[in-house]
Amino acid sequence: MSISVLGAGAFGTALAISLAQNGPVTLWARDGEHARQMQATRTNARRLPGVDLPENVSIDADLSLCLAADLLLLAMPMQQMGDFLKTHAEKLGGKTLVSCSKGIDIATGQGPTGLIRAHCPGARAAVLTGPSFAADIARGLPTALTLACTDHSQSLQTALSTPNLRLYRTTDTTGAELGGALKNVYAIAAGTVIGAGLGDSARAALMTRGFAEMLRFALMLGARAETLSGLSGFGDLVLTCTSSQSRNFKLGHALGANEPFDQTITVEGVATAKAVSKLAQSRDIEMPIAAMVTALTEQKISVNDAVQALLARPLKEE
Ligand SMILES: NC(=O)C1=CN([C@@H]2O[C@H](COP(=O)(O)OP(=O)(O)OC[C@H]3O[C@@H](n4cnc5c(N)ncnc54)[C@H](OP(=O)(O)O)[C@@H]3O)[C@@H](O)[C@H]2O)C=CC1
Ligand SMILES: O=C(CO)COP(=O)(O)O
Repeated sequence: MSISVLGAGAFGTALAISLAQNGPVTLWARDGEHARQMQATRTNARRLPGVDLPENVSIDADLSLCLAADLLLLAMPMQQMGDFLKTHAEKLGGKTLVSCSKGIDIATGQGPTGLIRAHCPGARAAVLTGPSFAADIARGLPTALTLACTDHSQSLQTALSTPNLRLYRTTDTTGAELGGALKNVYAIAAGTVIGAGLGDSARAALMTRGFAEMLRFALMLGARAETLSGLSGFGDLVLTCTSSQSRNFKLGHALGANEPFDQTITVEGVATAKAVSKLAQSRDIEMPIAAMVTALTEQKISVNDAVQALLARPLKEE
């Protein structure tokens, strides 16, 4: 099965490196100069410095060549995916499209599979998600992910598993994509708690109540509870809320510590918090932590006021 990875960011590059253990992989960079640099240096200095690109990875800026592959991995920021699918809908029609992005599209309230269905109804949609930092995958460290596809495809699972990248499959695409999207919102909150010096106990409380929000929201949207308890939900929540490698955690930490943060860094949880809060409000789903993350990132509330507001909520059953 020929594979192209569309998006030469940290994650797309890491996946291409891992999949190159199975056979040739093409990595598409939208920027010709970036592609030339990677071809010349055999490394992605812009997005994943310090890791060599194996021979089996070829880099191309010509999208039409890359689209000839059987299997296309979408590895771009979530808020860019809708436009990408719309622009190239005709060529993506009969393909298997595996979204590797984590988030909810703010314009439509859809996750990746909803966008694929809307723009490329003839394509087969899958989701690859779970606890994994690009740098870990690229270095060949052991990683386990969830592969979600409604048709339960074992051949897809085999094609995307490598000796150190172990995939578990599910048909619950809704649960898998919502787990990956929502955990970023709570990683921002966890980072804020630690940055503000509120302690590990407060972080544990926040992660647990955040998980309750994730479950409540995802079940209302048709997900299965066991998916949220798996790698793509609980697993990724644990990773991103406890690691300073996470960009979402780092943004939260900067907010909590009142320090500057580089706005060019991809932090999916900011847009997703907004999208989730809007959806939760329209469906009457209680998501107080997500609402606070939205207000914090929009600078509508101070960290101290957000914490006080959460602590002052009426006492309730767990
Ligand atoms: N990094 C990680 O550890 C992980 C990331 N993910 C997910 O992967 C997705 C991508 O993140 P990541 O790779 O880290 O992000 P990066 O910030 O490293 O890179 C983003 C990449 O997307 C490209 N890009 C931006 N806009 C478009 C567009 N319109 N069309 C095509 N390509 C575009 C950028 O190109 P350019 O360089 O030209 O700007 C860049 O190469 C996110 O949803 C993230 O949550 C999932 C698991 C782990
Ligand atoms: O999704 C990730 C780990 O599973 C990467 O997290 P960040 O986007 O917060 O760096």
